Amino acid sequence: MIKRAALIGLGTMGPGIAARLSRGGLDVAAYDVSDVAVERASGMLDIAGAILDRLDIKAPASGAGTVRFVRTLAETVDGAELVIENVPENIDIKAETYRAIDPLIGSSVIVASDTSGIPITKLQAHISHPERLVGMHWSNPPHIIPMIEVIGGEKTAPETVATIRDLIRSIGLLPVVVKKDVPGFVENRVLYALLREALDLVERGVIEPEDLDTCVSWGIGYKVAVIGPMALLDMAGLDIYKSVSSFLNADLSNRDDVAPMVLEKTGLSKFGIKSGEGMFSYTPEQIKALQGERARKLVAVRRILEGQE
Ligand SMILES: NC(=O)C1=CN([C@@H]2O[C@H](COP(=O)(O)OP(=O)(O)OC[C@H]3O[C@@H](n4cnc5c(N)ncnc54)[C@H](O)[C@@H]3O)[C@@H](O)[C@H]2O)C=CC1
Ligand SMILES: Cc1ncc(C(=O)O)c(C(=O)O)c1O
Repeated sequence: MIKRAALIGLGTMGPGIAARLSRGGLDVAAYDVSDVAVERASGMLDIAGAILDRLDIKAPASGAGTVRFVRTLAETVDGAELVIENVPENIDIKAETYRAIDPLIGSSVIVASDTSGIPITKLQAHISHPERLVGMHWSNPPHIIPMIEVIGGEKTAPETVATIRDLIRSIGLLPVVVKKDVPGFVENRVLYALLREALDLVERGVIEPEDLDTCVSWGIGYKVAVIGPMALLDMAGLDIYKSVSSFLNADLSNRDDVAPMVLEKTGLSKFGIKSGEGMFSYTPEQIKALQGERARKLVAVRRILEGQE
């Protein structure tokens, strides 16, 4: 079983991934090109650790599991059996990272990408042992959401997929193996179908952004956490779905470009919480309060869904 992991990229996802892996007993060497990101990540570890405590996720009795921040790629991958690439969602940056680690790692080391949806087959063109490259797609916030997608590309060895699936399971998380390397895999195909329609409804003035969130969170979201889409079809009745989808599907958004509202906001550097403004505006105090409140609620819901409370 894998015991030593290297984590490259400590932005939004990195600190939570490091915290969760180390709580699972892995020794993690963590690296980022940005000193600011390393500083922030080191502060986030304690916060993530406190949330893992509230989730009652215990470290192994042996006391194994550490996070060590290191300053070079060579130190990061030294002795690692698994390298998790968690750099920005840009194929050139990811390819450059694979080229940089290639001479530093042995042929038995697994390289897992946390890409949100770049096909693994495309990434495999940039590494010399493609059979050892696999998608390991965490969901944000990664120390709280237990599901991780595992995706093999055309050249990924079945044993590589099995090793990552077993590792995820062994540390108490929920692997879902995606059988075809489609863009966006499964989670983001479903999420982006929802987001495309949601943005379209707001852009067309059908609903205010706040009301859209109330509708989805308290209508669909709350329900789907308990009853997945396939089970929901059976609950509603396939006859109902047949009738509604026969007229509704043709009216749903099918735009194949980025929504104008998103282009406009990103053009003004309005990225959301990370810049203080996006769909909504946030003061630093509100961001802190929101993050705490969301973590508390996600922990409470997860404990209920797991039957712990
Ligand atoms: N943000 C999200 O909700 C999710 C993101 N992902 C995926 O995870 C990956 C990382 O995403 P985020 O954490 O959101 O990105 P981010 O942009 O917040 O962080 C990326 C980090 O990588 C660092 N970096 C850039 N080039 C580097 C290099 N050559 N070597 C080492 N570090 C480097 C940056 O300094 C930055 O700290 C992406 O592929 C993304 O699509 C997956 C699940 C959810
Ligand atoms: C907007 C958005 N995009 C991608 C992802 C991802 O899973 O890669 C997420 C997420 O919540 O994890 C997301 O919210």
